[in-house]
Amino acid sequence: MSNIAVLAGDGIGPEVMVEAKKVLAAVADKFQFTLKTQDYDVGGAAIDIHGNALPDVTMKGCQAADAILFGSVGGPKWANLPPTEQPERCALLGLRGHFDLFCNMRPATLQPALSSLSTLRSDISAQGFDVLVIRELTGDIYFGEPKGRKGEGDEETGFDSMFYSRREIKRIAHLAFQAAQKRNNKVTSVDKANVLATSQLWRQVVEEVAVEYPNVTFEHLYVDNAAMQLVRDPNQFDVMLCPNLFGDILSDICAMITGSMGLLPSASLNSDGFGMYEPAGGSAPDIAGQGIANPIAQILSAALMLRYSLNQDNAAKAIEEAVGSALDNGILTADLLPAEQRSNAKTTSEVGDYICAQINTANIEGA
Ligand SMILES: NC(=O)c1ccc[n+]([C@@H]2O[C@H](COP(=O)([O-])OP(=O)(O)OC[C@H]3O[C@@H](n4cnc5c(N)ncnc54)[C@H](O)[C@@H]3O)[C@@H](O)[C@H]2O)c1
Ligand SMILES: CC(C)[C@H](C(=O)O)[C@@H](O)C(=O)O
Ligand SMILES: [Mg+2]
Repeated sequence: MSNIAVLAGDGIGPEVMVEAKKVLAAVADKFQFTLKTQDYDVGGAAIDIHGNALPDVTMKGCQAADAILFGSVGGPKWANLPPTEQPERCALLGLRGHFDLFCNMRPATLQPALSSLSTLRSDISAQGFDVLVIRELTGDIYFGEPKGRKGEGDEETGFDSMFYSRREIKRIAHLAFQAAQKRNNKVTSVDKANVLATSQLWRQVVEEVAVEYPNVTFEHLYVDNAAMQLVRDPNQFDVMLCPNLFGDILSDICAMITGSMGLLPSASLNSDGFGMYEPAGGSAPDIAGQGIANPIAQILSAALMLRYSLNQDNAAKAIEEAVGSALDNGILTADLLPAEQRSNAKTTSEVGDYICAQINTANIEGA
């Protein structure tokens, strides 16, 4: 039996998590395995109850679990707290740092047949899009010290430190090349080596690692060019290897190329294979509480959890196929529809129900 710590968090987090749990129950039933999920408070919701975005009981629950399924944290109510107490820094970065979840994978796929979902022009999106962003997640300017503020008046300064060690770059670069070998054999490494010392080291180390993978096509791009190329010709990419900050930004672009922030899942893994799984998007305060959020990123994150942490690849595939069928058949939340068609949008729970029904009725190998 597998134990999952479920941390739904804030805003749309709890709404989309209900659907992911329904889908997990559907595949567990279909494929005859047992999953025990246990809910824990996290983020702003935990601040309101426990006075802390990452309470001890939540951390202990995560430590005892086989994997963490995470929703999203943060929102205007907690945005003015001291930085170290904010939900994003304390809970999300706290968990990533504590478990050393250095490898963040964000697979963004747009089937040519679904090109109308993309926010790119149809002649560009119709070529399809299939990119795996491999984002280093525990280094860079996110975790570098010192960071803070000092001084007063016009002389007050805010400062962050950007660091990368050779060890950190090497381990993520190897994973990117290995991932490319299982895909389309191309790695694009993203940096800002024309300005940043960290990026100069990044470029040098990635080049050294690339030599060990002679069959993988390899290139460097500066991050500004990478952002431009993604919207100019997204189909040219396979694996995009990114430092923490650039990967954060480029993965949001990838999400929109596939249609919505609400579609992009992620897996964050450490070197022991322990993982936390979460949508790439956030708590979406602008739509929270209305039952209209897209649950697919959360559901696909649960599928990644089944694949990478629970060794249930068939169940993961069944979820991915059911999601594909929802998109194919126009079972779409409002974020995937043009303004004039939003009155036909499905609700969060209608999309979740459709995906569960597809799983229940599918004739699936291994089930
Ligand atoms: N993993 C996380 O917990 C995480 C990730 C990103 C942002 N955040 C936090 O979330 C809060 C809001 O941040 P933001 O507004 O910059 O980014 P966001 O990703 O929450 O929202 C950006 C836009 O995308 C839309 N969107 C996102 N997810 C969606 C979904 N599932 N369905 C439909 N639309 C969706 C939102 O409605 C909004 O218009 C902030 O506090 C931020 O720090 C948390
Ligand atoms: C909320 C924030 C700290 C987080 C990040 O920047 O990593 C988010 O944007 C993400 O993409 O997971
Ligand atoms: Mg982000």
